[in-house]
Amino acid sequence: MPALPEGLVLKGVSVEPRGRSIVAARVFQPGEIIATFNSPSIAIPDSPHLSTTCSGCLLPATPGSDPPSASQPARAVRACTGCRTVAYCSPACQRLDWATGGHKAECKIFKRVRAEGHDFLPTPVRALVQVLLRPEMGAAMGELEGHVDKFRRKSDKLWADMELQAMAALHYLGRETNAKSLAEAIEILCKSQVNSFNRLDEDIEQTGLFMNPALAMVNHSCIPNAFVQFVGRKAVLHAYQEIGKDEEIEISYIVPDVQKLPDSHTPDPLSSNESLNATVEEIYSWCSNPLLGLSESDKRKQLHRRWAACKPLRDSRTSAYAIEPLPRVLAEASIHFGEQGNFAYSLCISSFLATNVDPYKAAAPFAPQRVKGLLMIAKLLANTAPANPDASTGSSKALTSTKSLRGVISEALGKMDQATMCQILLELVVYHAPAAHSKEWSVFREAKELLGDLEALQGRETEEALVKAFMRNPNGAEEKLFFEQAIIGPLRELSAFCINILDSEFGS
Ligand SMILES: C[S@@+](CC[C@H](N)C(=O)[O-])C[C@H]1O[C@@H](n2cnc3c(N)ncnc32)[C@H](O)[C@@H]1O
Repeated sequence: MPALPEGLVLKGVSVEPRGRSIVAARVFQPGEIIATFNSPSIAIPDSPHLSTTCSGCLLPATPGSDPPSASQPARAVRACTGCRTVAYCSPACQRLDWATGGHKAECKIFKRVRAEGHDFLPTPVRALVQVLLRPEMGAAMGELEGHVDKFRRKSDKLWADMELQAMAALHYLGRETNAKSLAEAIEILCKSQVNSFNRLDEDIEQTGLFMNPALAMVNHSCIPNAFVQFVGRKAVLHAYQEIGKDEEIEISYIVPDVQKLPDSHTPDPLSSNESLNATVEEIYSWCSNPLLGLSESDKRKQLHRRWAACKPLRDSRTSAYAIEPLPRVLAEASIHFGEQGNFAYSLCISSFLATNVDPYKAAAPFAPQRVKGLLMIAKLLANTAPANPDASTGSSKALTSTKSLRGVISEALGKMDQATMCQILLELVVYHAPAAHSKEWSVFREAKELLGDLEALQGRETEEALVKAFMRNPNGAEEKLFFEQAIIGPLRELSAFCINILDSEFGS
């Protein structure tokens, strides 16, 4: 049995359908870290990222893909001198990977892979090689569920792929391929499929594989009470809501991409959710392709098409702004305006996402996408502050006088205390980021740094005292009123411009 961290108990036996489960030995509060899982484990980036990701800390190792900032200085890349395949951003990361990550054993395999003219091993084969090379990993995986027979019955193609992967691993390991070694390798591949996680990095949205035998005991629920975040080589299990003693801990194995609306009872087929669901499925995939890398004019064309394609969602009787791909289109539009230096438009769209979309997608205030959204608004506010007028709005006076949309937004912004709004948002990010992810999260570090800069400003003593009072006692009557007036009201005012912006820029 895998050893479980303190506070967790393994219940049940390995019998289908659910098998064993993990149960809380005490109460966990929302956002609280239930446990950290790191050893023994496998943590690798997907193969295409091998040369751009540090194999030690699993962060981008190419200075070009990781813009330097005060909190994250540029890092030089060092290829492993042995295999020249994996990258490191520091000698410390290299030592870490050799000590805990399995590269010490794997390095000679990569040399053979290179000698045969290949750049890397596919992720499942690399994971299999690591398990076969690391006795502690092999032993820990012994009692994991593999559903080998189910895989064999499921599809001939899947089974043939697994055989090929197993043969490739045995070949590069220099081990004999016979019925026994092949069966053993395939069993590990099956266990890896059932028990490993997609190691999605919250910051860089890079995927990979994470496998830890104890974490693998957590079962799935579509209404989970916990979630997993990946921090370097560790997986951190957080409570999503209060979890009682003896309650089973469950996470969602799936990230729901296409959400379905509940079936409507209305007989009118044009307004029924059935037709909306069909629309969502039809437009989802092409509306989800990132705009990164497209030319400015192609981005605009795409946003135009996507905004039009999302019309049925916008017009639906049940407000559907939180249904993908609409949030994605809004987020892309906000990024697009930010890139263009039109921070005011970007700010209005981000405010709309924070007030009308994100809370419906994730109820917990510490949901990572909500915390990231607040930081984005804080940074945009810093760019639209009166002392630093928005370049794209030109002369705000001239625009105000013609009452163009830009002028009206500029006028609204001129009446807001952006520094205080910014400070409240940064305080909230610093407060929620450890529950969303960790204090190692770049979002936490950046917010802390910006907050320090803001607090160093002279002449804001009263406002600062009000913000601090709110953070100390958010439920106090006066503090609530301050929060409503200083941030909620202004964000609602800015978000009210969002649809007009999209219609005027990308409408027909
Ligand atoms: C990662 S393992 C979880 C630990 C597993 N219960 C065990 O005893 O090894 C995933 C497997 O657990 C079972 N499982 C997990 N969540 C389940 C659920 N909600 N309903 C039914 N079976 C579930 C399925 O057999 C699945 O393939």
